[in-house]
Amino acid sequence: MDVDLVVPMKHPRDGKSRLRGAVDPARHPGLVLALAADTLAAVVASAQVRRVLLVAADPAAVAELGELGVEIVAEPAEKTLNAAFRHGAALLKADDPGAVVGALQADLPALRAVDLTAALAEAAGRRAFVADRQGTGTTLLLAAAGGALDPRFGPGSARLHAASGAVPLSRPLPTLRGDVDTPDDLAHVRALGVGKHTAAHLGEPAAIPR
Ligand SMILES: Nc1nc2c(ncn2[C@@H]2O[C@H](COP(=O)(O)OP(=O)(O)OP(=O)(O)O)[C@@H](O)[C@H]2O)c(=O)[nH]1
Ligand SMILES: C=C(OP(=O)(O)O)C(=O)O
Repeated sequence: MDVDLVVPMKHPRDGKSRLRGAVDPARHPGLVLALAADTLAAVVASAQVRRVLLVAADPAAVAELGELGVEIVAEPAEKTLNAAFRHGAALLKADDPGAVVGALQADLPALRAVDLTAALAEAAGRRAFVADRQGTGTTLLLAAAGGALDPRFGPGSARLHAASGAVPLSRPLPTLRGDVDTPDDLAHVRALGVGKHTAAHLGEPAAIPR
């Protein structure tokens, strides 16, 4: 099953405020971009991912991510996370009404294509989601083929996605559950092994060969 993914991003200067202090403040936007670059590199390396649409608060500020093979569009007038996801999903479905659309967070620097592939296999065409490692947030929401995404991201989104009928995926998927909101999360993904962009930013060897 091929999937078209929507990935949202604030301006890197504004995003990941809970992570502030993990690196020197002047290097915070670079870290946010590096986390996204490693996420997107894994996504475009996944054979089942057909298109990746980055919905950005400021497309110019994330333009360098286009080099990874993703499309970048501006967020809509309603500047919220779920509006960004809905906007991206609508653009993708306008091109292919039968598409399987997914919503993915941009802060998964340890992501490996094998976990994304395993999630798609377990979802098997159903509307489904992957909770973060704490079990409260959501890292990936998949629509059913041709179905609505109906994103309910934000605090407690795992519970909200389950309540809206999405199937919680139960495979381990460690690299897909490792979102980075806090310095503790950053330590966790460093132990899992991050991609080359985050590794370079942190001054350590990359664990993922791409
Ligand atoms: N385009 C767009 N992206 C958003 C918006 N809100 C959040 N995002 C992105 O969605 C992803 C998940 O959001 P969070 O994990 O809460 O990240 P965040 O809001 O940057 O982090 P905090 O400031 O620590 O809450 C991040 O990649 C954000 O940049 C929004 O209003 N518009
Ligand atoms: C917006 C969310 O992300 P986070 O928990 O990373 O803030 C979410 O999980 O729905």
